[in-house]
Amino acid sequence: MRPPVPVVTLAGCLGAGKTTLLNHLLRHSDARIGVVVNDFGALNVDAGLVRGQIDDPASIAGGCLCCLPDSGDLDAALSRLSVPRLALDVIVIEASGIAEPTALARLVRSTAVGAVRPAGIVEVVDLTACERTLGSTGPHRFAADSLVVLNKIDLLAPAERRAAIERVTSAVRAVNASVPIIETTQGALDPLVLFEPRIRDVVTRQDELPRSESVVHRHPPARSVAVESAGVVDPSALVDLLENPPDGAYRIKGVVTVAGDGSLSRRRYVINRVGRAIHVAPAPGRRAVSRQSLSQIVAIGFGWDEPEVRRRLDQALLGGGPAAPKGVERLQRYCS
Ligand SMILES: Nc1nc2c(ncn2[C@@H]2O[C@H](COP(=O)(O)OP(=O)(O)OP(=O)(O)O)[C@@H](O)[C@H]2O)c(=O)[nH]1
Repeated sequence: MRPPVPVVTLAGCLGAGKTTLLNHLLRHSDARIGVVVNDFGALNVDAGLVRGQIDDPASIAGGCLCCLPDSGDLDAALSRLSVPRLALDVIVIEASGIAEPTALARLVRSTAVGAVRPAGIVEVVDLTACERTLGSTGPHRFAADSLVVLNKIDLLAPAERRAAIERVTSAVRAVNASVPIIETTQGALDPLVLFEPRIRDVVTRQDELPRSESVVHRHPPARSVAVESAGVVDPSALVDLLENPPDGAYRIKGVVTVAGDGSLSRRRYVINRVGRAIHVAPAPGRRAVSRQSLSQIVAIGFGWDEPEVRRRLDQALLGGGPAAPKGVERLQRYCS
């Protein structure tokens, strides 16, 4: 059975650059991306931009997503896109510019579609329209965000830009202390930040991950560190990493073989941290990994101390004897 398809929600005030960012991601990612657009018009994605797309964007019209009378339309779109035949890696919902991120987060969390799981709110902010962003809706809108993208930095002179970045950053930090904040022009966000490599790619492509940084040189410099170990992993060490990741690690992903606690035999899990959200699931069948006992973790992030990130990842893969029962329990708390 396929694990649930992650659903990333793209929010942001009208004209902030959501569509621009989405088009950028569609052009620069190899992931299989499904798109749900909640707009008053159609998503302006031409044939060239939908390269890598498996199906047409699902369009939800008739009003702002978070104001619709029920989640029926969203559920129908998510159902359609999460069918195994499409084999999507991720679904992106582009919300209308008037949707409230906190309401969107609730809506996605409460979907009745079991084949998907929430994977965070990415909020695009137009840096030239701080008054509008902070004034009309209030900074509480940032509380639900898992990533904030400060866009249109090209439109401000350096001094003005610094002041605007500081204002928005302090407003965001007041309600969401740990959310990563990234600056972009034309929504040029590194897709690695949002779209996890497929599980099997973590296995087969981990040496290639850093290379994508130089290929997509216009992106903010996302970094990745990958580690692996042949032994079984102590679940407590793993949960310590997930709950308290190294500074700058926005995303952590891995397939791990976890030690049992005596009564339980060892098991394999897919671990995933996006922003602050942690998700753990039993690993799908043999297809996902080439060597059954190998444990692998990839971290993706910005502005970090790489040796320290590597040290923390290695530490999480340190195994040992049977796990303390509490460790297994802690890990399973994050299982859906
Ligand atoms: N100069 C500049 N223009 C940008 C940037 N990002 C987006 N734009 C322009 O801003 C306008 C609005 O961008 P969209 O991507 O359509 O914004 P949106 O958030 O999808 O808009 P709504 O659907 O109305 O909410 C377009 O004309 C974009 O070309 C940027 O970083 N710099």
